[in-house]
Amino acid sequence: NNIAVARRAVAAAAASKPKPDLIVLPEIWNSPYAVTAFAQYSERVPNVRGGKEVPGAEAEGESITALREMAREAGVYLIGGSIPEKEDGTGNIYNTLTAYDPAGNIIAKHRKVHLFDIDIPGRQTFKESDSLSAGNELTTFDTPFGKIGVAICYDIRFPEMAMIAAREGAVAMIYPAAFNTTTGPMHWTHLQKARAVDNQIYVAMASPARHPEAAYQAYGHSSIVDPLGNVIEEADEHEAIVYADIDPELLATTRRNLPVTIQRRFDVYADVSKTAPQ
Ligand SMILES: NC(=O)CCC(=O)C(=O)O
Repeated sequence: NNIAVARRAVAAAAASKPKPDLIVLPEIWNSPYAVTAFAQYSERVPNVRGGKEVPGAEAEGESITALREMAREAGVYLIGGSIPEKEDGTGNIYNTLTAYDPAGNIIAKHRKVHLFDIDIPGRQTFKESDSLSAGNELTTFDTPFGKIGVAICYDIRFPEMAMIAAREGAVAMIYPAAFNTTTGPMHWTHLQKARAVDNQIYVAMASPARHPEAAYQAYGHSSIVDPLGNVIEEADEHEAIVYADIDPELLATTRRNLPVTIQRRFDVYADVSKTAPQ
């Protein structure tokens, strides 16, 4: 099943040399990406405040327990992609990402803020809001190799999220994602390059592989872009693991050579990253 596939992939990535510090899984990896499936595959996800788990009354879902074990067994930070989350009390379903430290503690939880509601006639129609609710918070977490910003798929189209994370000191913005065969070729790489160059950070997107029989044809193409906008590595539509280093020297050189971060003219335009999240 999907948990076994994810477990194997995390173990394989952790076994590579040099051993990675951080591993990322894709969007909605435990369920078909379909509005009619999210409720059935939804699980309880513990809440996180200030980087610490808040104990809940009910047991967590099996994917969450499995992700903890994957992080602990591999001894890595893990961004556990996203799964449909069922909220205690309200019964609302969210598209929710969790991140783990190498001891298996959840250190961040992000509910997709911008739901994927689009209609390109004859090409791609999807309406996450038919069964999902939107999150209301921006999410970063700290690691020994830098602050990491996270968001989910369609969130990448909203530049404010990456901008705010970068202004808070994030070295990378990481998006578990599942674009499709219409919008993927159109925008997948452009969006990563835009977020990377605007903010002088690394940007990564991790996608499920394409399944020929799935109703939603995922684009695949997991990739990582550096702060200059170069694609460091990109998969094709098949199952794959892509690797990259976060190079603090490249971050520093990029910001020194192109000092846009200290040339901003907030006297001419407002600093939108300082606008309080709604
Ligand atoms: N799962 C998603 O949010 C898909 C987003 C997408 O395909 C896009 O073009 O944006």
